[in-house]
Amino acid sequence: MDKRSSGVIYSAVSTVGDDVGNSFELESRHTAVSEIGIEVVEAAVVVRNAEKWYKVKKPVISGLNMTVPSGCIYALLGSSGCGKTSLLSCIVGLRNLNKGSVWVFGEKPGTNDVGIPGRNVGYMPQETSLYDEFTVWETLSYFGTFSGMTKEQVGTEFKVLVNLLDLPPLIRRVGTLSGGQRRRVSFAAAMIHNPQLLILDEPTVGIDPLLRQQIWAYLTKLVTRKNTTVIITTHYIEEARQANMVGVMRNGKMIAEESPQNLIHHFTTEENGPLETAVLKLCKEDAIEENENGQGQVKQRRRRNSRRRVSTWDIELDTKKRLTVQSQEVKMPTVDKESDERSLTRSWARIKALARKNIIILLRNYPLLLFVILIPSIEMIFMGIAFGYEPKHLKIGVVNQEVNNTICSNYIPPLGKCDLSHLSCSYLSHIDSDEVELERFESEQYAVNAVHSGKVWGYLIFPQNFSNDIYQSMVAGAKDEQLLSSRKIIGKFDETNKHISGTIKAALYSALSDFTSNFLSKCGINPKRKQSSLRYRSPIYGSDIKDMSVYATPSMAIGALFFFPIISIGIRYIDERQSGVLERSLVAGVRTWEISAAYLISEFFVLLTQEVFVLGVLTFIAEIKTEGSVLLVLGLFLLTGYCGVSLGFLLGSVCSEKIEVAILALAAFMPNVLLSGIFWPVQGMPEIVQDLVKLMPCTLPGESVRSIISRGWGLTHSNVWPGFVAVISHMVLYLLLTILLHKIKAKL
Ligand SMILES: Nc1ncnc2c1ncn2[C@@H]1O[C@H](COP(=O)(O)OP(=O)(O)OP(=O)(O)O)[C@@H](O)[C@H]1O
Repeated sequence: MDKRSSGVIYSAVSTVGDDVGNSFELESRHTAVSEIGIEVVEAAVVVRNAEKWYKVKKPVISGLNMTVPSGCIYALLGSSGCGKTSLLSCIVGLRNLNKGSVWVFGEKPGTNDVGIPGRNVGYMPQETSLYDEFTVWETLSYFGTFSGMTKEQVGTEFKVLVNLLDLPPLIRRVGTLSGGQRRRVSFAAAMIHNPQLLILDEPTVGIDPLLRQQIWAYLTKLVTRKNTTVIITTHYIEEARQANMVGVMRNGKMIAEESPQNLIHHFTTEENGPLETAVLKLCKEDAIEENENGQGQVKQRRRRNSRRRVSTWDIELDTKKRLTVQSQEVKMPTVDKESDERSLTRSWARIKALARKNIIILLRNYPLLLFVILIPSIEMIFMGIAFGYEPKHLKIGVVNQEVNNTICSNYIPPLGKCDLSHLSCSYLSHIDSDEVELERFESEQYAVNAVHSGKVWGYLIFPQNFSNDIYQSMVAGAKDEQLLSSRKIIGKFDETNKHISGTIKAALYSALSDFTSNFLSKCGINPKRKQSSLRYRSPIYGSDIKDMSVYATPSMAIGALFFFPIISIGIRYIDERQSGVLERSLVAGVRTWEISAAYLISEFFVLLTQEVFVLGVLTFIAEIKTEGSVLLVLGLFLLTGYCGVSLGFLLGSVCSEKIEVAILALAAFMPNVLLSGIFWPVQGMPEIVQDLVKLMPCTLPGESVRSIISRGWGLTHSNVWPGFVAVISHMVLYLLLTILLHKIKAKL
């Protein structure tokens, strides 16, 4: 008989007519025999008929039963991939079983304030799952906060753990620690709040033998002194001898639950032989059974089940949280309920810790900081400098059949004289050379060749008697049809770029208008007589400047402020998920909405910095004057950023890889930027498309921001408030979808 410090003692008794061999009796302070002769086991964790599968319906856990007596060390053994971690994740409430039941302290995880996930469980995942940017102290107080610990309480516990685990100095960054040191900090983080149930997934990997021994000794003390229940997985089978009970899993099934001594006793020839040999023999035996088929297999299984005293039949708890199967009753002790776990005060404390974590990570991760804060602003600077301005120095050819090109090149318009010679040169001199540059050609063929070779965008041809014809039609008032048509300047353009050809034509018309007024007034004719009957006065909103920057840059800012947070949050969220810290926090009692809320709080500072930068770029670099309320613009920018943050969450929850987030964000970026009226007015689209694009997140906010900046309209204007409503609706929709997705995932 082996007396372990846990106080749980298992001893073998003779078999009860079972050809497999043995039956065992559990004697402990958690095991008793009732008056009617039923064995009563006090169990902290009970799993019955468990089935778990992931995406494909091939179970990784199948028909599994498990009984973990309370106040003991339970070592869960099994080959890699047999489903240990999956089982543990269902016990801590990270995942749900597809079939069967789990009870922890008499409750299903996640129900009735059992504190699991939460304060009553400590979970050390297989990976170290810590934030590299945190110091050792920050790590421990981060996880301590989730359990409602004060800084002083964390400090006291730290003093205990630092000696036991030989923890590195408090101020060391986790990212600079060795693998073994990280594992020790991870271990400490799981134990800092003294949970009733401690779940350790391979805690001793990479830790030296001496420290391993210390850890086992500590666990044994913990179990004895505080009645903690410890479930530990390990691939070092021999160290499981120190456990009170060993559960052996194979292919998703529990094939034995015994004390290590009983396993050794029944599966090895030596009294104190290696546990590894016993486990190996047990697994081989199970494999042989599995290979048998038909009825025989079922019989064998039932025999084995009776040996393990685990039933595979449907079991439900009775009203007193007891479970009776054949000759065994499993009692489930209750633990202190965490009635305040869901209170707003506790939530707020967790949100603050999460938000602080986000800010620390950002501030200590310079490339991330650069990406999140500076890049959007730098890109907006480029936008402000370069985007939306009219094209300049566009080259066109001139074929002048009226005068020699050299004469036109040296032409100086005579001051104040009604000069009727070289009017083609006079017209050309009115063309703004900043907008349109002239290249002279001897013949039309040369000009055509220049267009074909891409040197010029088109050309103008002046007829031979251009000056005389102009004089005849404008001054002398000739009405001859042939004359009227012959006096025309002929223009031919490369129309593949409508913006360029449109700009050139506008410049040529403007020059013609100046030339006509100038010529007529010099020749004593009131220019108004020849002016078009359509007159434009100064604009109601905006200016006469032809640049598109006033139109495009504010809505481009909306696009940038929406898309950068998508990528930044999506990638950061996936990073947290992949590192396992997120799952760890969820086991510590954090809820999904609290993670979202913390991001919304910490991103406030990031978004505000971005917005102030962007507004500065619009005002001082793009020189766009805000006619309306600057606060309203900032408010819309902020909401747009938050909308991007929410979509980032959604993508971070949907995708499993960062590259997927980047691809999806890019896929969403193109239609949003191209169709939301930033580059092309929505009015230019078919009506049905106009209605559809208004549903996109940047369309109505883009219209709003233009209306505030360029027209000075307020929030109550029908062009402004829909932008705010749209952006808030999108944000709420994304957040709700994220929470829904997490709920669905938890059920998988
Ligand atoms: N999230 C998941 N999605 C799909 N399959 C998964 C997922 N997690 C685990 N699996 C699969 O389930 C099976 C059991 O994995 P699990 O991690 O539970 O095994 P394990 O016994 O803990 O292995 P190890 O000892 O190597 O940690 C494996 O085949 C694994 O690939």
